[in-house]
Amino acid sequence: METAAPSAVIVAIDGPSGTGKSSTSKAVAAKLGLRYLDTGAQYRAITWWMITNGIDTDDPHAIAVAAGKPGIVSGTDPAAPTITVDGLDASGPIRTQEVTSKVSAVSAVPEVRTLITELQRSIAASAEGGIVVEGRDIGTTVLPDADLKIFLTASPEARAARRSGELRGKEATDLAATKEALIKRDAADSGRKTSPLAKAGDAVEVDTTELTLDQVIECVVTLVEEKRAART
Ligand SMILES: Nc1ncnc2c1ncn2[C@@H]1O[C@H](COP(=O)(O)OP(=O)(O)O)[C@@H](O)[C@H]1O
Ligand SMILES: Nc1ccn([C@H]2C[C@H](O)[C@@H](COP(=O)(O)OP(=O)(O)O)O2)c(=O)n1
Repeated sequence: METAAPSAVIVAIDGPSGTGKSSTSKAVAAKLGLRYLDTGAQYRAITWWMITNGIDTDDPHAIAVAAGKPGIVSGTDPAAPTITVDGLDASGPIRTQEVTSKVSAVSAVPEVRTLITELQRSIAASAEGGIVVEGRDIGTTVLPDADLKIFLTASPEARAARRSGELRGKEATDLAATKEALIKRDAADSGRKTSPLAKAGDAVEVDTTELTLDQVIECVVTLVEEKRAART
């Protein structure tokens, strides 16, 4: 595995759904001039490809056999992140409830994780000025040598309220159903055998339940700046 330039800072942000990983990571990367990678979007993209290509997402063997077929490309500009599959813009379709309900099963397949993990490491290695990478297993598995690891948490109620606020108007949803779906997905992501959602031993845990998004961003920016200062 190649390594990024010595001055580059690599930040890993993990945590369950709705804790603020994407919003925080994008803003921190933009403020500090870093690249940004949404690894959940990559797992969503491969899930979308499986669905549109008629692969049974309840069949781990069929998923494993097909895993290498889609070409997934992530654009890492925090101001305009992109994701394409075989050259097609997948940013809209990967956010449907169908993909959301199937992504945990697809991302639990070891062959899928091996391929996507390699892709993530090569993107991080080529981000010369550094990168913020967010997901579920970044601090534990993908980038265990990251300069800074953050694990975001929030109460299930706060997370469901945030998600349901996002979905309103797009797809019919209610708070209780959103909370139930979110808890089910967290349990699947935490309970799988291969690189489950988990806090790395050396990660800083930030409970965002009572914090505004700006407060969380400020907290992470300060932690990155402290790391950078300690290295100079
Ligand atoms: N601290 C916060 N307080 C209130 N809303 C938040 C906070 N952090 C994130 N949000 C909102 O919650 C929703 C989910 O955030 P997101 O960053 O997508 O979480 P994740 O990537 O962890 O699933 C977004 O609409 C976002 O604006
Ligand atoms: N590093 C990662 C990132 C996401 N995943 C899987 C598990 C998650 O439920 C899905 C979707 O991730 P995503 O970050 O888009 O999820 P939410 O923003 O929380 O809805 O992908 C993973 O297994 N490993």
